[in-house]
Amino acid sequence: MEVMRHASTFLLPSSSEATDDLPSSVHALIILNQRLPGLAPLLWERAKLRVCADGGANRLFDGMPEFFPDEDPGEVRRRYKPDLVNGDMDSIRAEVKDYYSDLGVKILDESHDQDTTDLHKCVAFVCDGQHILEKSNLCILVLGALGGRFDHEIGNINVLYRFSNMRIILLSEDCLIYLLPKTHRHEIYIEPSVEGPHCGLIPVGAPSTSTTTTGLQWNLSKTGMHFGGLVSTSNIVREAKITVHSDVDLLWTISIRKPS
Ligand SMILES: Nc1ncnc2c1ncn2[C@@H]1O[C@H](COP(=O)(O)OP(=O)(O)OP(=O)(O)O)[C@@H](O)[C@H]1O
Ligand SMILES: Cc1ncc(C[n+]2csc(CCO)c2C)c(N)n1
Repeated sequence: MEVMRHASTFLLPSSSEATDDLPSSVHALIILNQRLPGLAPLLWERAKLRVCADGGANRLFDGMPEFFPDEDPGEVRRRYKPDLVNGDMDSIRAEVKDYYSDLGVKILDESHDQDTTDLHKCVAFVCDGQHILEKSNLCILVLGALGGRFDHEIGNINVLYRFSNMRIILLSEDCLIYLLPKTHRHEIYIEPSVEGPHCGLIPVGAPSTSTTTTGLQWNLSKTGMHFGGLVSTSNIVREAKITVHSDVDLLWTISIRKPS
C-alpha cells in the first residue's frame, strides 16, 4: 500500500522553512462566507488560484481592507482580486458582484443547481476546470469552513468525502481538517511552531474495525472506532511524525496555534 505524506507547511510564516524532503504543493484558495481568518493575506499570496464561494466575495471585499488599516481600502480591494466567484449567488451583495464583475472577475452563477453547496461548486470547478493548474500536486485550502452553522460544517466535511481523490484542507482560525483515505498509509509531519498539540481522528463516514497509529499520546492498535463507542478526540501529538493506517476513510484534525 502506498504512503501519502502530509504537512501543514502552508501555515509557516516563511515558505523557506518548509520541509524540503516533502513534495511541494500548488495551492488553490477557496473563501467561504465566514469572517476571514488572520492567515488570509498570507495564504492568498501563496495561492495560484483564488475562488470566492458566493457570499465569500462579501468577506473578501469587507475583510481584506481591515487587515491593512493604514492603506486605502479601495487599493487593498483592487489588489485582492479573485479569479472566480462561483455559487448560487443568493448571498453575494449586488454592489460586491458589480465591483468584481467590473474588475473583470469571472462570475459563475450556478443557481440552477440547488442540490450541491457553493463549496461543492467551487471545488468541482477547481478539479474539473480547464485552468492551468496541474492537478497531481494540487492542494485546495478552504477558509471559513468550520466554527459556524452545523449544517454548513457537515456539508463542508461531505465535500471532503465527495472529492476524496483530491487534497482538500478545511480551515478555521482554530484548527484544520482533512481526509485520510483508506487507500493509503499516512505519514503526517507535524509543524510544531504552527499546529498542535491537540488532534483527533474521527470515523465520520463509516465505523472503523481496525485503525493503527503511532506518534500520538493515545495510540490505536488495530482498534475499532465508531460513533457511540470510541472516537479519538482530545488526543495529543507526541512525535514529529504521526502515522495512521485504517480500514476506513478517517478525518484528521489538529489545532492551529495562535500567533504570539
Ligand atoms: N456559518 C457557516 N459555517 C460554515 N460554512 C459556511 C457558513 N456559512 C457559509 N459557509 C460556507 O460558505 C459557502 C457560501 O455560503 P453562502 O452564505 O454564500 O451561501 P448559502 O446559501 O448559505 O450556502 P449554500 O448555497 O452552499 O447552501 C457555503 O457553501 C458553505 O460552504
Ligand atoms: C435532501 C435535500 N436537502 C436540502 C437541499 C437543499 N440544498 C442542498 S445544497 C443547497 C445549496 C444550493 O446552493 C440547497 C438549497 C436539497 N436540494 N436536498
